[in-house]
Amino acid sequence: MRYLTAGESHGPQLTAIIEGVPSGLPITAETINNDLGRRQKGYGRGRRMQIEKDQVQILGGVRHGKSLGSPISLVVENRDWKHWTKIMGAEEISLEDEQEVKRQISRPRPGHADLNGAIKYGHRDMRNVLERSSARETTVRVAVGAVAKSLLSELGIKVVGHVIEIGGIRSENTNYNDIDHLLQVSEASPVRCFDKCVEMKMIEAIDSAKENGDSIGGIVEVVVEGMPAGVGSYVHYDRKLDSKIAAAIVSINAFKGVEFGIGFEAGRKLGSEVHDEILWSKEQGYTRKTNRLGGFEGGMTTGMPLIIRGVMKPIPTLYKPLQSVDIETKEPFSASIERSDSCAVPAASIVAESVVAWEIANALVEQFGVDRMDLIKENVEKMRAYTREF
Ligand SMILES: Cc1cc2nc3c(=O)[nH]c(=O)nc-3n(C[C@H](O)[C@H](O)[C@H](O)COP(=O)(O)O)c2cc1C
Ligand SMILES: C=C(O[C@@H]1CC(C(=O)O)=C[C@@H](OP(=O)(O)O)[C@H]1O)C(=O)O
Repeated sequence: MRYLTAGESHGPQLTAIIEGVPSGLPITAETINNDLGRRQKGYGRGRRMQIEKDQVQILGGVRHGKSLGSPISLVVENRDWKHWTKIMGAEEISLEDEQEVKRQISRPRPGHADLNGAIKYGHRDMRNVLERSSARETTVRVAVGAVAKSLLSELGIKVVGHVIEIGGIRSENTNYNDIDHLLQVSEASPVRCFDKCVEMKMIEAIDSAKENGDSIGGIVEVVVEGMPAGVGSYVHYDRKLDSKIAAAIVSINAFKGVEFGIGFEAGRKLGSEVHDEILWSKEQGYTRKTNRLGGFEGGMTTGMPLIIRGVMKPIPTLYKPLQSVDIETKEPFSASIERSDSCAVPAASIVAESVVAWEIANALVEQFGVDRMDLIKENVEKMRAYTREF
């Protein structure tokens, strides 16, 4: 499967076209809208989230609630668009408006795509960069992820994204054994954190950053339950599933690193403290005593839950801006200020959930791949039975 997205942050809409989704997969606007709503929640967001109420339109590839096997077209309209038609050049402007509307963004924000994007594409007005580098695009990536999650749900696979750290405040309490409980608790939390003990401290850290005109980042975790063993491959570098997931996480705006299981901690421990001992029982087949490697060995799933973490740097737009340069005059200036979130880590945990869902759904379709959902289901079940006996 593959997909493309298009659309600017303050343009009329965002679009995704997904190709290669097997036929017979239940897809409803309701399921997709549920995830779009989850992405919009989360403490620390700016005013834009009060304007938008993201709703998908399914414009192709689905009939009577099921995929046809043809490309699926998804659209989410930007409600804010109506305030931006002049600035985006879609409406005639009066002479009085001209100065304001044509005001160029010329003082790049450190940490955003402004300066490098402007150099690369030759834009003097950095709005031409920010419109597409904005994480507004993650809206339709979540819509695509919701389609992937529908596919995974048909195969009994669950994916949950939640927050484990904000501004250095770390949750030490999670629940890998009951993913439904993990979902339920983090869903009810304003910062999407399972650990009630640190939730308030995280909120205070966000408030304090915001009051100081600053921003704050954190760490999200995605847990996947129900993956059969042996998905992905060790035979070639570009078929390793952990590497595809790593790329997907770092593709999320502001994400700077990934770890699996105990992650970087593995570099500080002995082999005997890291590797997961192998067990077998008639009921469960092969399992592991521990899951420190987060469900991957050799670029393939082990059958244990997948545990994936991503680190999000603080938001680049600061209301107390850092030093920058005006690209027209070359003089030092404070960076430009755009309307902004102070913390988007809770929202980003839903984006992480979505991109992971996409990568594993894609790997399953590739491996058990036929064009029909019913046959994929049969193949995955056969693989599970075979693995138990192996
Ligand atoms: C959900 C989400 C919301 C974001 N909101 C903002 C924002 O309001 N202001 C901002 O400057 N950056 C925001 N970012 C981060 C920028 O989009 C990101 O830093 C920028 O595209 C540059 O890319 P890079 O940080 O990956 O290098 C957000 C990111 C995510 C995932
Ligand atoms: C619109 C979204 O996030 C935006 C991501 C973003 C950025 O620079 O990445 C900047 C802000 O845009 P605006 O200036 O229009 O408020 C965020 O609101 C969204 O997540 O749907």
